[in-house]
Amino acid sequence: MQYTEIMVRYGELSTKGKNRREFIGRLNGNVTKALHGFDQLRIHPKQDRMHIVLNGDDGKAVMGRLHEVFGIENYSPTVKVAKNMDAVHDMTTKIMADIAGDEPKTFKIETRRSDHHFELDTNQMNLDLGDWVLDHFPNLTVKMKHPDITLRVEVRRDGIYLMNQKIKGAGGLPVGTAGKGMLMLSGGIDSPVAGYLAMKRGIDIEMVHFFSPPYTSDNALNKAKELTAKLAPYVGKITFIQVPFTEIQEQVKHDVPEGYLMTVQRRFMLQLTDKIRVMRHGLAIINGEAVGQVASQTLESMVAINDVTTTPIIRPVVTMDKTEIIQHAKDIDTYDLSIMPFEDCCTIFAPPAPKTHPRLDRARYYEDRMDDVDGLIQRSLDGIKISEIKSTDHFLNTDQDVIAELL
Ligand SMILES: Nc1ncnc2c1ncn2[C@@H]1O[C@H](COP(=O)(O)OP(=O)(O)OP(=O)(O)O)[C@@H](O)[C@H]1O
Repeated sequence: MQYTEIMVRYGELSTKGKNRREFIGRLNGNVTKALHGFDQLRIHPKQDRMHIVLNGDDGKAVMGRLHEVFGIENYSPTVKVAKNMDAVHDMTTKIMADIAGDEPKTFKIETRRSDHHFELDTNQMNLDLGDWVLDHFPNLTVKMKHPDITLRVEVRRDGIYLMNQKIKGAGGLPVGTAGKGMLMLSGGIDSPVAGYLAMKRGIDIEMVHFFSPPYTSDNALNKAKELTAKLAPYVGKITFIQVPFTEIQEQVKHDVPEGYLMTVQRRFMLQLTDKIRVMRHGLAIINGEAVGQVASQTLESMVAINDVTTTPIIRPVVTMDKTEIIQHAKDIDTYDLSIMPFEDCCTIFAPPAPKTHPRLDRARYYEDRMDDVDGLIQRSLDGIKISEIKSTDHFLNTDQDVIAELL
């Protein structure tokens, strides 16, 4: 079927009252970015729908991209015909021939009319097309509730639009409508999922990744970049900020008792992320913590780490079971990458028995006792590197045989 447009229905957007215009504008920008490279199509964002007029561009390929844009509830590939019943009958036959098959099936016609001057009103159109289909497709019968096929017909001023599919979109809110947040991205399973969920709620994310050469390899850094590329289709491109953490980790290891190594390291990570957030004009920090998963994620641990900032910390996976997080990771295709066993900066300096219930006063005390905390933080900030990552970028050879050899 040669579709002429894709009709896009907005998600929660419709309920947002006075913010509506800003939301539609942002969605328009995001759709435009997602459809970059399709030169013929034109995007018309209207109050209640968005019309993507294809002008010959490939409808299937366009829908593939739309599928990753948050703020879209559903969309329908649509054919526009001239405003006369011969043209409507003709197209109805074509569409039905495409989908009816030979088995007995049920159908209904659902007409909407915004042009009230058209010769048939909504009811007459439903009856006329219903009869037409019954006459031409003997295996079809009418059913009003839950039919197998629903042919939607929209009579508008500039033409008549026919569609028979409503494809579920990504849902959520257009990325950017909720402002910007810094995602603390490790190479693990949880933080990419947290990033996806934050974007789904309209947060524009920038990645902050701590790495510790020579204790961590280029592969570990490239894995975090590759994960970023996996999340990029939802926004076009994502800023990746790599933060050198070696000196801090060595110093913490030297100065802090083993039980508090992890807590104090995490306090440094959070302080640095918060400073980067200010530099980048972010409003929040997002991480992949889930209550009780590991030693660093007990509530006591969160208290002792969170102490370094009052910035909102969003933890999208905080109450999920590991199995639920893994399912999300599989759905967004980050799982296979996440389980590649490259060393992470935290695991390398992880004590064998970190305190699962660290005390806040102790954590503060051990950190205060360290020399030149400000200098450590400043040198790390001086060493950050910022790059833009697109979905087409690759940083890692993901061929399993090659990986096996590297390990
Ligand atoms: N190297 C890192 N760079 C940036 N953020 C990190 C790094 N390591 C950990 N984090 C942040 O701290 C959170 C908790 O990390 P931790 O290793 O304790 O838990 P995790 O459950 O294994 O998380 P993940 O699966 O995301 O690695 C991570 O989800 C991430 O947001």
